[in-house]
Amino acid sequence: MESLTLICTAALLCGGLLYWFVCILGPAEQKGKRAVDLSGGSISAENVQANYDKYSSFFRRPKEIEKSEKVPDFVDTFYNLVTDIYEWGWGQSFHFSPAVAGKSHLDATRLHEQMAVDLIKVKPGDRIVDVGCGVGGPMRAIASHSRAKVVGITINEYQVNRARLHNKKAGLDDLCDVVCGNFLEMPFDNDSFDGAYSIEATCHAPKLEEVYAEVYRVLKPGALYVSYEWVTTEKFNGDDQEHVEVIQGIERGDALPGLRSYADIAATAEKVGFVVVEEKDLAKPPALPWWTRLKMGRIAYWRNHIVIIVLSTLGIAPKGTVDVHEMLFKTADFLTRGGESGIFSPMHMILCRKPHAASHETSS
Ligand SMILES: C=C(CC[C@@H](C)[C@H]1CC[C@H]2C3=CC[C@H]4[C@H](C)[C@@H](O)CC[C@]4(C)[C@H]3CC[C@]12C)C(C)C
Ligand SMILES: C[S@@+](CC[C@H](N)C(=O)[O-])C[C@H]1O[C@@H](n2cnc3c(N)ncnc32)[C@H](O)[C@@H]1O
Repeated sequence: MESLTLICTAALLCGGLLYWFVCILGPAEQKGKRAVDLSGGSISAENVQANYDKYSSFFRRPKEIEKSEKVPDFVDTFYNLVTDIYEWGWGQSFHFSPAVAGKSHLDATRLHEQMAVDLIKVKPGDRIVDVGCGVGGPMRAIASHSRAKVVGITINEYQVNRARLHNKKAGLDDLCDVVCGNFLEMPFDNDSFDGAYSIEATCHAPKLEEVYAEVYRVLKPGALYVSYEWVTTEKFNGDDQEHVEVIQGIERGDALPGLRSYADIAATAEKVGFVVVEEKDLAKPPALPWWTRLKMGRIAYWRNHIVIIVLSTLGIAPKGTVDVHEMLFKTADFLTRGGESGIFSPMHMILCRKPHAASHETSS
C-alpha cells in the first residue's frame, strides 16, 4: 500500500513538474507554430547541419562576408535556419519595439508597426511596399490599420510561403501580396508605389546606398519612405574591446554584413536623392527599453533549448537545430548588452521623401 502511495505521489509530482515546465513557464509565443513543426525552412532536414556550419564559417573567415555579392545568399540561408524558431519563440513580427507601460508585447509591437505607416501618410487603396517583409506580421497589421495594399518582398522563399499562408488565414490576402526577390534589384516598375517602409531589414544590405536607391526608384515622386535601422549609436567606441565584442556578437547571430553607424543613415538617404523629413532614435528615453522582452524570456529559452535537444535526439527536429538555437541564445545576450549599454539601437527611424522633380527641396 505504502509503495502504491509513493508511486502515485511521484507520478503526480512528475506530471505537475511537466505541466509547470511546458505550460506555466510560458508556451512558445505563437500558437501558429509548434515545436514539433520546427524545420530548416526550404533546406531539407538532412542538410540543416551542413548549412548551419556553412553559415558560421562566414564569420570564421571574415573576408567571406565582405564579398557583397555573396550576402543575399548567406542571408537566405540564415532565414531558412531561423524562421521557424523565430515564429515559434517570438511571433510573426521579426523586430523589436519599445515596451509600453500597461500594454502586452503584442500591443507594443502593433503600435510600433502602425507608427511606420502613419508616418508615410498613406490613404486606403494606396499601394505600398514592405522592403524585407519576413513572414508578414507587420504587413498584416499595417494593411488592417491603413487599408492600403501592401506588397512585401523577401529574399527567402520559405518566408514567402509562410506569409501567404498567414495572409490567407487572416482574411487579408486581398490587401497583402508577397513576392520572392532581392531588395537590391526589386522586380517592380519605376515610380509605381505610393509609399514604402522597411522594418529592421535593410541592415542585411551590404551597402545601404543600394537598397535606398532601389526604394527611391520604385516610389512615385512625392511619396514617403520610412525605415527602422539597426545602428551603432554615438555611445559606441571602436577602441573599447567590450563594445566591439557585443557588436560582433550581434553581427554573427543576425546575419549582418557589418553594422553601420547612426551617423551614416541620413547622408546615405540624401546621396540617393531623398529629402530627409525626420530622423529619430525611437529607442531613446522616454521610450521604455526594447530589450526587456528579450531579457525576461531567458527561462523560456532554456526550456526551449531542452525541448529542441529532445526533439532533435528523437529525430523530429532536424539535426543542426540545436546549434542554431544555441546561436540565437547567445545572440539574445549580445542584443541585451547592446541595448543596456546604449551602444546599439534596432530602431533608428528615418523618414524621407522622394522629391517631385530633381528639385532643390531641402531637409528639415
Ligand atoms: C531584425 C532581426 C531579428 C530581430 C529579432 C526578431 C530576433 C533577434 C534575436 C532573436 C531571438 C533570440 C533568442 C531566441 C530564443 C533563444 C528562442 O528560444 C526563441 C526565439 C528567440 C527569442 C529569437 C526570436 C527572434 C529574435 C528576438 C535581425 C535578424 C536583423
Ligand atoms: C529581421 S527580418 C524583418 C522582417 C519584417 N520586416 C518584420 O519586421 O517582421 C528581415 C527581412 O529582410 C529580408 N531580407 C534581407 N535581405 C534581403 C534582400 N537582399 N532582399 C530581400 N529581402 C531581404 C529577410 O528575408 C527578412 O524577411
